[in-house]
Amino acid sequence: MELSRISTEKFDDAVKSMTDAGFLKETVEQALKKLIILYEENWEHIEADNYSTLVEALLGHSDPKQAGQKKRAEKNLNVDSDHYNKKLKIKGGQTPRSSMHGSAKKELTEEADSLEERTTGNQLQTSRAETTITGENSCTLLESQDPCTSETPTVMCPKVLGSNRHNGIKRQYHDVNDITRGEECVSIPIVCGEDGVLPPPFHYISQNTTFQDACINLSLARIGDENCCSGCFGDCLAEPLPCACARETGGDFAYTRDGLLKEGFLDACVSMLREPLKQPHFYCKGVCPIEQIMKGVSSAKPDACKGHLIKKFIKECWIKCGCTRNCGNRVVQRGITRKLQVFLASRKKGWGLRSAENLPRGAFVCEYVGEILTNTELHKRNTELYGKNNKKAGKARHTYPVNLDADWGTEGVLNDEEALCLDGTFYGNVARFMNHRCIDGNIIAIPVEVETPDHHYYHLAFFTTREVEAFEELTWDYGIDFDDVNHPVKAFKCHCGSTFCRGR
Ligand SMILES: C[S@@+](CC[C@H](N)C(=O)[O-])C[C@H]1O[C@@H](n2cnc3c(N)ncnc32)[C@H](O)[C@@H]1O
Repeated sequence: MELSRISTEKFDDAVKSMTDAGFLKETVEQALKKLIILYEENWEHIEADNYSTLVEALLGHSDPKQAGQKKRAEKNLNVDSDHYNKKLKIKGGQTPRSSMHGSAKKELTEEADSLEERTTGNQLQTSRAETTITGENSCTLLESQDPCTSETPTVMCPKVLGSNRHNGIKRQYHDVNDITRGEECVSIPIVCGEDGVLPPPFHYISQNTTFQDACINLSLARIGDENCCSGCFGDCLAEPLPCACARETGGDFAYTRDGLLKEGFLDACVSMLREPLKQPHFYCKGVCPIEQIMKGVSSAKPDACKGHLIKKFIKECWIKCGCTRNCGNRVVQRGITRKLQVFLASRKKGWGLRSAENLPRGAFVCEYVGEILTNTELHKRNTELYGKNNKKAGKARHTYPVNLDADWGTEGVLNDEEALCLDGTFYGNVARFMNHRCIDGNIIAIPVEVETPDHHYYHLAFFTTREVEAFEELTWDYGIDFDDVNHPVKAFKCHCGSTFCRGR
């Protein structure tokens, strides 16, 4: 295996850390090579949380001859050895089954195929699902459960919890039965492959949280009568006339009584996405915050604003409104309700998101949740972590931050703390797993105003653009310019497979 200079250095560092902890050099090197292939030399995954993925891979080693080194390393690393020996846990005390049926089997077979694809030759020896989905080293389905109808997640994986000690503090991450660890109203399982490798750790949050300087004024006093429907009662969608909150969407509600986006509203949003040049844009009156941060600390004059697409907003009713929490004009704020799963989408793209149930057109899936940063903070984060002078330069990020720029133009000149973006890299929800697809993704991001009447801050909500079949990957267009060589984060090579692909 040919490694770059940086990778070789990192390889040696990792081997040293693990051998210091008591693992055999040969075993470490072997496991590390597998991870390098699996993560396509993306060291951010491998180094995360003190090499936790590598430690897991090493402790999961089943060769009895390794028992000595495993014990030694557990002692040195101070990890909870019980965890690593945990058997597959099935709700209700049923024993794991090795057989599968229906679409789930097909899906896992396809997944094993994609894993096999990523591990050819003498690399990771992953076998096809039919032959290897057995016992505790496999994803297993309960006998009577149909993945499309079951109320509880049906796909279980061998590692019930990943855990490690970081700076002496025991931290658990990634419950494969529920990556949200109870933060959402639904459980969202991780469907991992036979190798049991989990996504790198991050903090799961279900609500956006401010990183540091972002200024978001959530006071009730700022919501005037014209910005809410305080006179309403019950369900606004049941009333003969749209309430004040519908003003934002052209005097009509964006949602149907079934909680889906109305056809007309969705059609308009989709055509804006697919034909952006035909849509109206606004241009920052003063300095464009994006152009400003691109110049960084240099004294060079920022380029002229390249324009921001004027997007359609949804305004949901909220706590100052007179309607109830069940009002039909409150969809995004109620959170995730669909049966989502995090899964290995493909060798090139990494982890992805899908639904274990069919989704109708216009269904809310989840919102993009992350840290709220000012653009300057994001720029600093990008250049410090991925900039040209950093070892990680040129490496793709695992997540893709989003600019909340849907309405910057209406505010005149924006202060830095008002030009905001969301970053799900360290704190985020399942949206951070949704991969990009150029133009024709089955998901669209729509700005949703909930608790603030101005649009500096809003929720970015994901809805289906069409009917989506169970287990289809959910994808959206990140809106990235693959040709922008000046951007601090190097764009990834796109493997979306769309005929409109602009990043191959
Ligand atoms: C928001 S994350 C999506 C989750 C990611 N796949 C993971 O494993 O954590 C974005 C990253 O996924 C990868 N990615 C997303 N869409 C892709 C695509 N169409 N082609 C190749 N890589 C993609 C890139 O590495 C990108 O930086």
